[in-house]
Amino acid sequence: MLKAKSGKDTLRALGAMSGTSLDGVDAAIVETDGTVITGFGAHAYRPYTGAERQCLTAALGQWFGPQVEAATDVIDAVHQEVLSDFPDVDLIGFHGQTLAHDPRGRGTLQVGNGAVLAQALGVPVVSDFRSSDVELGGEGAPLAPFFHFACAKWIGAQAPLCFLNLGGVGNITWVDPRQPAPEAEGALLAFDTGPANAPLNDLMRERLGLDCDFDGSIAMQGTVETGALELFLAEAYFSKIPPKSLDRNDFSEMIELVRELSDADAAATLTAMCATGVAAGMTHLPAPPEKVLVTGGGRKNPVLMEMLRVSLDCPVVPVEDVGLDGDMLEAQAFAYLAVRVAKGLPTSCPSTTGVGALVGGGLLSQPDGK
Ligand SMILES: Nc1ncnc2c1ncn2[C@@H]1O[C@H](COP(=O)(O)OP(=O)(O)OP(=O)(O)O)[C@@H](O)[C@H]1O
Ligand SMILES: CC(=O)N[C@H]1[C@@H]2OC[C@@H](O2)[C@@H](O)[C@@H]1O[C@H](C)C(=O)O
Repeated sequence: MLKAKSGKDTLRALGAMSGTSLDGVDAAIVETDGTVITGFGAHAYRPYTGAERQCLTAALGQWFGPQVEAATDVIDAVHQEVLSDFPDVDLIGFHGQTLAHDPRGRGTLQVGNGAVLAQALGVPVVSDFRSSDVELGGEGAPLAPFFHFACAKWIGAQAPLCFLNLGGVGNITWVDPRQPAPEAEGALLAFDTGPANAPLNDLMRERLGLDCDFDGSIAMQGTVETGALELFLAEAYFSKIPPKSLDRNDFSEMIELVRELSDADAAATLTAMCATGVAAGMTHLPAPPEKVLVTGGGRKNPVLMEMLRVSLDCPVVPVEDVGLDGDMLEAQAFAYLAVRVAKGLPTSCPSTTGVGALVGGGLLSQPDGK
């Protein structure tokens, strides 16, 4: 059993996430015994350079070969750089970068070498969080729900609520904080809601050379094309019963639905598609949530937030409203999950990934290679 440097049961874990938006690496400290969060600590963000992002983008959708190797080198080098700045760390949770995700087919691939990182930083590292869940028949995603359960306890929630993460892909976790543990029957339901920012970012880059529709300034000037929205909603994914998950580019053909529209109308319509996917997802929840706490970069887009407020039947607020950090929640999740893996606790269950049993997914690498 991994021991904290302090000798206590609580570990100081550092989590790192490179998400589907390919914007950079988030890193954050969480103090936890693997069940209860006792504190949040320092954090950092390192954006990718243009060349690094190009290298990662070129490898998306690939399972092996020189582009995957080049992407792995970028992930390893940038993580070593970012994570070496944190002192007194007991354990690292290294998500790496998802390059391909096909849980019912070829599996799931997160690149980033945990053993190399452990050796370079002299700290035990948990990596490859998703593979064992997929091998046991699960979706391998989303994995943040067990952490969301701990967050719900940490904020003192007394009624079911949702965490909605709007990164490249959207994912929602319905949590009943009255349950004793995340794996308890009725404690969690989680799934990917649909595409979030990825198609909009791709459109902005393709047409305007921008990284994203910053503050929704383009969509704000446009009108939603309802015909395109209806075609999008007719996709079988939205009526599929969860758990279910997506790859970043599963909906990349969405851009075709807005191809003929002006920049503003296309941006408004892609933004509406994200909100509509979430609204469709709400119909699958076991009970209405008290509120939806929004995390991830999409919460900074006022057009998207307004569309969500109009479409959902409950308050929709950024996670900052309850004292959490929406830029760091995913990095914190992998810090928390790393401690669970090190302590032999589960990180997913039937209601979060559809896996048949409880799974504690992740590979623990020691700095001495043992
Ligand atoms: N001010 C803003 N206005 C509009 N959109 C924004 C703003 N800030 C961030 N975003 C969007 O949020 C995205 C980044 O979100 P986030 O960091 O949550 O993604 P991620 O962690 O890569 O994704 P995932 O959760 O899918 O792994 C950006 O690419 C952009 O599309
Ligand atoms: C396969 C994969 O990397 N999935 C990511 C992606 O990004 C958002 C959504 O799709 C979610 O399912 C997941 O990430 C979050 C952190 C999760 O596992 O909870």
